[in-house]
Amino acid sequence: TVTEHSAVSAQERYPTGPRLPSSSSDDLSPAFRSSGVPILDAPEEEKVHDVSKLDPPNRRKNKKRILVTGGAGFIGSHLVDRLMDEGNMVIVVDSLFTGKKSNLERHFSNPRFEFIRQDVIEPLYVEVDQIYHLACPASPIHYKYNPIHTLKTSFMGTYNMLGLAKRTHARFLITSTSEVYGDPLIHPQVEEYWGNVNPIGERSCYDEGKRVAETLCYDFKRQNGVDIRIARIFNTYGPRMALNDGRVVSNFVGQAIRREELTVQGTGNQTRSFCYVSDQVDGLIRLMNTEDVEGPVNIGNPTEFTIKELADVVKEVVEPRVDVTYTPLTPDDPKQRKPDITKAQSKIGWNPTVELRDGLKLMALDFKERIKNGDEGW
Ligand SMILES: O=c1ccn([C@@H]2O[C@H](COP(=O)(O)OP(=O)(O)O[C@H]3OC[C@@H](O)[C@H](O)[C@H]3O)[C@@H](O)[C@H]2O)c(=O)[nH]1
Repeated sequence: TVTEHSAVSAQERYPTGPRLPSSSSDDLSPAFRSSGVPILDAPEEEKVHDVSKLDPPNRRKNKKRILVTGGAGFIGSHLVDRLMDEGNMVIVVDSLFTGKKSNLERHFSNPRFEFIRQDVIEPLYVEVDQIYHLACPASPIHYKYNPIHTLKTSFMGTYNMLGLAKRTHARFLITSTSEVYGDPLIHPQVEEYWGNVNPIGERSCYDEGKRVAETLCYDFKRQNGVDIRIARIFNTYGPRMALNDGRVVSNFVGQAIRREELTVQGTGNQTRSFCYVSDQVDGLIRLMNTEDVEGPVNIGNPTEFTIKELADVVKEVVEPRVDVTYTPLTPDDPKQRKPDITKAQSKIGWNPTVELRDGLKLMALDFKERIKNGDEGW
């Protein structure tokens, strides 16, 4: 029963809340007194309609609704495989500019999977718990093809997806890039390094686009409290890279299988560090699901190779009977690149595990099959 005493203390507790009957409990109808229904409304703060405090309908316990932008692409589709295997509901948004529906073929009949063909420069209205924002052309030949669209993708695409994260209270992870370090003046690259980027060059649409995307993430975090994660991805390779992708590993592996010359650009003394795609995806998932990670995190394999050395490894693993030819270097090509992964190791417990030779063998199997089947582009 409700006593005068409890009514007074509740009134004090909720001074701006609903008015309570000022009379004693004797004034309440007998029906109310015996019903046990509390006479207090919920306190004001609990009345606010905050979806993040509710259990959404249509959802399996402990499984998440996850949006992957760029999910039909190379890294995106491997990420989708992992998230689907874990039993989550996955929505992929992809414009198919560089992604391929065939990368997701195995999931199309699964009721937990949904594909939306849409460019992220258009707003999107879905309800999700996590957003992996990968959508953006990543190969230099693709991002330079329509640089204005690349910039729109990085700015407007990230803006739209951060707006979605803000509305739905979803955690948001963006795949940024080692290219934010530009042609780096410190080596290996640590996350604290601000980079050496040409703001008006041919690569700037990607480098500066990703830099402003990182800025947007931090402004949504500071201004709106959006829970963000930034992965700075270093060169990644593996099965499902497009055969016409134009990046060095896919070019060399495709050329070796077709017995064409391997096209080394410049002197071949520039360096890169190559991360196998399953390691990369593992790093992204760990970063997304670790609490309280402050600032960007490098995800890449720190074993560094010159491009000439890479050509030698591809010859050894895929096809020794090919030659190397030298072609001109593209403008602003970074001279050296290697991630410092101390932060990934200590904050998210991540370490790459796949050696270049092993990864190349797996990639060559996939490329051989696709070349045999004539599956070279879309
Ligand atoms: O056929 C080729 C292609 C490329 N290269 C050289 O190989 C190096 C790597 O070039 P890639 O095109 O593979 O990739 P880049 O390292 O220049 O850029 C990449 O950086 C990291 C990611 O964010 C992106 O995937 C991409 O922008 C460059 O020095 C390039 O000149 C060749 O020698 N031959």
